[in-house]
Amino acid sequence: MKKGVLLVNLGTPDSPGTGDVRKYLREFLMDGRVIDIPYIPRWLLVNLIIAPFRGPKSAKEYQKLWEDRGSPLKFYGEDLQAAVQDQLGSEYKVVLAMRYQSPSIEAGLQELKSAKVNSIKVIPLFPQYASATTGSVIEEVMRNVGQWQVIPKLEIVDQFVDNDLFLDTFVENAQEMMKEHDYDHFLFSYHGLPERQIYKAGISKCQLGSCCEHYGEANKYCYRAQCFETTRLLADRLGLKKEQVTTAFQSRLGKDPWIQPYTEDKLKELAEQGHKKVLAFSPAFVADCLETTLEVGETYQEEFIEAGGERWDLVPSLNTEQKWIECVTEMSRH
Ligand SMILES: C=CC1=C(C)c2cc3[nH]c(cc4nc(cc5[nH]c(cc1n2)c(C)c5CCC(=O)O)C(CCC(=O)O)=C4C)c(C)c3C=C
Ligand SMILES: [Fe+2]
Ligand SMILES: [Fe+2]
Repeated sequence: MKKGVLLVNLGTPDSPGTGDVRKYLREFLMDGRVIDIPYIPRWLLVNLIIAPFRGPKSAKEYQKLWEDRGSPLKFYGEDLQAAVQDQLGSEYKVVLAMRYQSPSIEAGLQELKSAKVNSIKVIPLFPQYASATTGSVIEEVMRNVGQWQVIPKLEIVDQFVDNDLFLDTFVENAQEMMKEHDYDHFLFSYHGLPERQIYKAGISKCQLGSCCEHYGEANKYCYRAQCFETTRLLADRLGLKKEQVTTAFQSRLGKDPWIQPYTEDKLKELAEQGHKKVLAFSPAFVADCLETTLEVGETYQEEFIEAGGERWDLVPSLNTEQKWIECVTEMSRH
């Protein structure tokens, strides 16, 4: 019997047309782990405000991002799946799924079932655990396999912030950039989360302050602490000094407070302090997507230059780097 591997990323629209983008936003944002408010207000917010108004704006962004092969988040996922399958050989069946849109987790699990696997390793492709991402993937996997007559043995990789191969891939990509330019500051920008999602996780009474700079068993699943830990591990490997490094959070949606500091504030502060050349990292994502290429790579670059900076570069994402393929291959073995 084969061993199954289910790689899962967030998801992306089927096309960059407004209709498909709205459909994607509706499915994504109606997930109660993503917008964690009661169903009726969530439905009204998503269907009457976000999808109609944000849909066309997001579609324009997706049109800029789109390549011949489609959305990078998806085609890099497909390339990763093929490479990991190749590494693991016929003893394993490796499948890619997306939490939202296609290919669905349900279809991915059916593919594994048809291949008669007797165990499944689930790898949500999010380095840090958050209920909105990894938690949602796990819930959807359990909802599906829970209906099977024979429930396979399941193993879940719930975070991999301290995985050496994951860290080393980012380090090598950064070192390539650092050979070319003498950066005077290093900004690590992570996807943000509403503050209440950290409090709701109830982890060691997180105060959303300096507590998150210490990482250990007690706050292992605090998303904010995992982000600070990712920065620390990458900065140590790159030999950066504490004062050269900033951790910040991007992509706030709505009026509720999200975890701070916000990247937009920090980049202006850096420019005001006289920093001229910033190297930006996006280590909450393992492939190019809207949040890396456009938000960090373009929007923040423009804002930094406008604020007086001279150079802002983004460390390339992991995409199909050989070390990253090795990393996922190692995580897949069971
Ligand atoms: C309440 C809203 C959101 C939460 C919470 C959230 C958490 C979260 N998301 C990612 C990863 C990705 N998000 C992406 C896009 C994206 N995220 C939100 C909202 C929330 N995310 C929106 C509205 C969008 C779409 C952006 C737009 O339409 O302008 C993506 C990119 C997908 C792509 O196709 O490129 C990723 C990846 C994480 C890791 C996370 C929590 C930690
Ligand atoms: Fe998001
Ligand atoms: Fe904390």
